[in-house]
Amino acid sequence: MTDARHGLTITEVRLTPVLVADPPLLNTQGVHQPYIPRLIIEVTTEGGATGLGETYGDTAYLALAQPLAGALIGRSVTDLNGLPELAAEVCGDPPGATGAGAVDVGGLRGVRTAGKLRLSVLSGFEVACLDAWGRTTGLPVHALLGGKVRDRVEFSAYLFYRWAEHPGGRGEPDDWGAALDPAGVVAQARRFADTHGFTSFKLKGGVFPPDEEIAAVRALAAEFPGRPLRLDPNGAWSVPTSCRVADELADVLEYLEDPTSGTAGMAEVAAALRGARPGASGRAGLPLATNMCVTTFDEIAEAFARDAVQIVLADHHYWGGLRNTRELAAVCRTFGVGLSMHSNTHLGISLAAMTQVAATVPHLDHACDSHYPWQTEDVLTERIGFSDGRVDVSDAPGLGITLDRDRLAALHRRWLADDGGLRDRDDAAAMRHADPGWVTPATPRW
Ligand SMILES: O=C([O-])C(=O)C[C@H](O)[C@@H](O)C(=O)[O-]
Ligand SMILES: [Mg+2]
Repeated sequence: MTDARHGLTITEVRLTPVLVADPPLLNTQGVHQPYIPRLIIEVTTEGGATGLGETYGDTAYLALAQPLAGALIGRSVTDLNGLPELAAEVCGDPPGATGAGAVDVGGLRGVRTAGKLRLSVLSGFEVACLDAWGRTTGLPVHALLGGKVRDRVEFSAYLFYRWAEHPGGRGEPDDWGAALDPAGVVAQARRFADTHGFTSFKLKGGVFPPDEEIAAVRALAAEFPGRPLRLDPNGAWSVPTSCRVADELADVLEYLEDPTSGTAGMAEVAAALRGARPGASGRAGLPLATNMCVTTFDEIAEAFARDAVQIVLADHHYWGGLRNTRELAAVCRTFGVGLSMHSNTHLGISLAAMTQVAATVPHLDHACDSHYPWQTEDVLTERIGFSDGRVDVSDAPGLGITLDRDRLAALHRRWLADDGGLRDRDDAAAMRHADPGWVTPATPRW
């Protein structure tokens, strides 16, 4: 559908892959690369508005984004319900998609299927279209989604075990120092709390044997009594280990995130946790959250029927956009499942999009995750700030952000200069710079 009457017809789509500095953050698969690929999408309309979107920038995503960009010319930015069909038509099957049960090596985001890759790409276009539509009409994106129900969105501090620097001095230096034990984790949390006002804390686990991570969470609980805490080992533990950690930390955790891999294992852990608390209803035990076993609409039925997860971490990138995130929220609400938000390395465009959609979801009962405080580089003229751990919901047209073309060009030049070694995020390959024999650990790791 074109929309010439309102100047909403798309006349140009620009794709700019970039490499963004990322600190040496550890997870169960390895360590973050010194630079991580992202794709910046600009959609320009006949009326002269340019909307911004952002998504994964790895080569498999770029391969899908190119045909989709071409196919959007001449369509309206309002034609969002047609995007999935268009993507299916023009994108074909992406390279690198794998079947059920496969795990995405870079992002720890569950299965990597052709459909999910397409959704991850089209979400960036959807956001850019909404931004252009909002800029044209003078409305914020949240208004196009039905309106905000809150003025500020709460985020949690995303704590990582980390090294002081990347192996071999690669990447951009920072002054965080290493965090490899409970004291380091607490110091990191304290700095996040003092700088951004965060009052809830998530520790990325699956890095050290569970007892060390239990000690780190206990240290956080001692430093921040009564504050919501989460631990996420990205499916690294067996069912018995998951149950043991849950029992040891049940009094201080808000939720336990993806302790074990797969819906069946999560269901076993959830059932055991309910059983461990006599008289507890399905929701009364320590809740389990996921961004790994419920990552597509197809995965919902089994997980909810088995009561495998009590909280889903939405991510508009791989769920297919802001409107699909709201659909996911509605399904969760229907089944009494809670909602929170997952994050991967991202820039300000995605943070703005996350904030806009989060503002419209009534039952977002938990602070959202965001990697953004770790990102020292951005493509915006002004960084988005956190105060009291919250981001103000912009009421300016579209996403309420401005692209810094010089910054974008500089980060794109870095991508162009790369020999290909960093264009696909691979945390295990990054780890091999420190430990040449490293391979992605099999799960369960403990
Ligand atoms: O499980 C999660 O929360 C994530 O997948 C978030 C990130 O991918 C995180 O694990 C990372 O970047 O190392
Ligand atoms: Mg997670």
